[in-house]
Amino acid sequence: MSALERLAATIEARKAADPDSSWTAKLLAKGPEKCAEKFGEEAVEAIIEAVKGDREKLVSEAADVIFHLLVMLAARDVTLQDVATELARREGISGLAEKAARPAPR
Ligand SMILES: N=c1c2ncn([C@@H]3O[C@H](COP(=O)(O)OP(=O)(O)OP(=O)(O)O)[C@@H](O)[C@H]3O)c2ncn1[C@@H]1O[C@H](COP(=O)(O)O)[C@@H](O)[C@H]1O
Repeated sequence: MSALERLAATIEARKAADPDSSWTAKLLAKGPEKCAEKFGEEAVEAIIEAVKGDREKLVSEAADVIFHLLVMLAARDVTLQDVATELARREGISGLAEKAARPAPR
């Protein structure tokens, strides 16, 4: 099992945990909207570090983003496997070709 899969399993298990015992359980107890808001905050923090160019801080903020992304997904019962399946479906499809094949905007 990868670190990402272990983290996703821990987050899933926190759905049943006491909010006083865990940050993840506390965030999940606040509902999907709050989880989404927190993800947005963490994404902005990562953007700031990416613009500044501090590699170490960017790695740390990126870890926060991935953790909070998984919490946001769990809050809506979307699994890491669901996302992996979608990524696998896209494998080999060029982003440029996919974009060109989209219907023209009306
Ligand atoms: N990867 C993480 C992880 N990354 C970040 N965080 C927490 O996310 C919280 C938010 O970070 P911030 O720096 O934004 O905190 P803050 O600004 O004080 O938050 P607010 O002001 O918004 O309240 C902090 O409490 C961090 O410790 C994490 N908490 C947990 N995990 C993983 O989840 C597992 C389960 O954790 P618990 O649910 O706490 O048992 C852990 O063993 C880790 O593997």
